[in-house]
Amino acid sequence: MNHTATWDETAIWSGRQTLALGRVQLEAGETLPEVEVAYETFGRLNAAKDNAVLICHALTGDAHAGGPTEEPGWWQPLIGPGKALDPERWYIICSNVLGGCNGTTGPQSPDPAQDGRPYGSRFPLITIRDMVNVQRQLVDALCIGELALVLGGSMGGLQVIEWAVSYPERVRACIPMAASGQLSALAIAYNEAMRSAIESDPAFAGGDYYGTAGPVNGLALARKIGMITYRSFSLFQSRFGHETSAADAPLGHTKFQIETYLDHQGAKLVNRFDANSYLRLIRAMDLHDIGRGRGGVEAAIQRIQSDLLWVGIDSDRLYPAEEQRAWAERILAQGKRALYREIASEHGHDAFLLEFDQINDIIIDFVGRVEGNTDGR
Ligand SMILES: CC(=O)SCCNC(=O)CCNC(=O)[C@H](O)C(C)(C)COP(=O)(O)OP(=O)(O)OC[C@H]1O[C@@H](n2cnc3c(N)ncnc32)[C@H](O)[C@@H]1OP(=O)(O)O
Ligand SMILES: N[C@@H](CCO)C(=O)O
Repeated sequence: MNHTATWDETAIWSGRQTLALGRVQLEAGETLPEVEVAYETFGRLNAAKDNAVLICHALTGDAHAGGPTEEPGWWQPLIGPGKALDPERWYIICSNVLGGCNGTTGPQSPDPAQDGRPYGSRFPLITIRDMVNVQRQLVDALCIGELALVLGGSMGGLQVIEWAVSYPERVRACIPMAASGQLSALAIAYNEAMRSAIESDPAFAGGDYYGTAGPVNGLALARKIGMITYRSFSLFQSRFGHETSAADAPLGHTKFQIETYLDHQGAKLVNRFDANSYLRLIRAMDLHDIGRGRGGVEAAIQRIQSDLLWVGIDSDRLYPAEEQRAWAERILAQGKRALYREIASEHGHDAFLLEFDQINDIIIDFVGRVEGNTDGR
């Protein structure tokens, strides 16, 4: 899909920027000596510096949420005049996460301690808190004190709630979507299956595969597993049902449409993502727990100062709607300003990347409530 600009994006889009942060201390104890963060911005920071919005991306996303490029950004339809993320009003920032493979320091990056060879297996364990710490340093460098809004889905949503707890005085409003405050056993289980798929590929070579094709089969299999969790029963059923690629093929050569679809999705990811990054990011998700080191989840929730809107998806099998509602209620029960909204969709978990009309309306409504100083309940 190509993207045709319908407004003058170029004038207010930063393009890909990179900021050198230097040494970054990680939650698990190690340090990364030379961290760089890749980011893109839309709009202008106003004189009061109170119009900054931070978008946090999901597992295989990147800093390109939108922009006047041939390849559309992953939240392109939400960004534009009159849209929820209107660059004429907001200064919108999106950065690639720590550990990623799209510009920010990750396992593919040169390791200064190894003559600039890629980190590979030596890239340290990172957490969602580390990702948020790097974003906070970027926000500092952009001279922003308080963020008007922090939002994102899935792994992006984990970052959003971590922001609200780690830096409560710096978040005015936040919207975690299809996320959690502590990763569920089911989500860890799928991550474990994906991890096994990558690590059991002989081409993984313990993570030191750069210079070779790498664990393409393992990464493709991991994506297939992931895709099954990102979509719903009814979507798969209505799109693929029991259809095969060739109706007259002998039974022993049957290939179902859902099988070729998963093959395609696996192959597509291998072309744009690094297996080591995939492993580091899913481990960071597993370890996500806003209560760690803070006296538990309830004590962590007590730290939140922002208005919060938790968004669930009715067909999400990975972060089920009942879990999403429960997180909103748990935060509300601590006396916080928390709302819950649900996206109605056949798309499953990935609806936060697809149901743009609903997401647009949900954001606009929430921002209006926050600005109207309603109590948000
Ligand atoms: C390429 C990039 O850089 S993407 C931008 C960065 N990535 C992100 O931000 C990650 C978030 N994005 C995503 O996860 C995805 O892009 C989503 C969820 C938004 C959309 O997923 P998609 O894969 O585009 O949608 P969908 O499930 O409809 O699959 C369509 C693809 O399956 C193919 N397909 C559909 N049915 C079949 C089938 N039976 N057999 C084989 N292939 C099939 C289509 O031809 C299409 O292929 P294409 O993507 O090469 O054009
Ligand atoms: N499908 C999205 C969401 C996964 O949680 C991605 O690949 O990033």
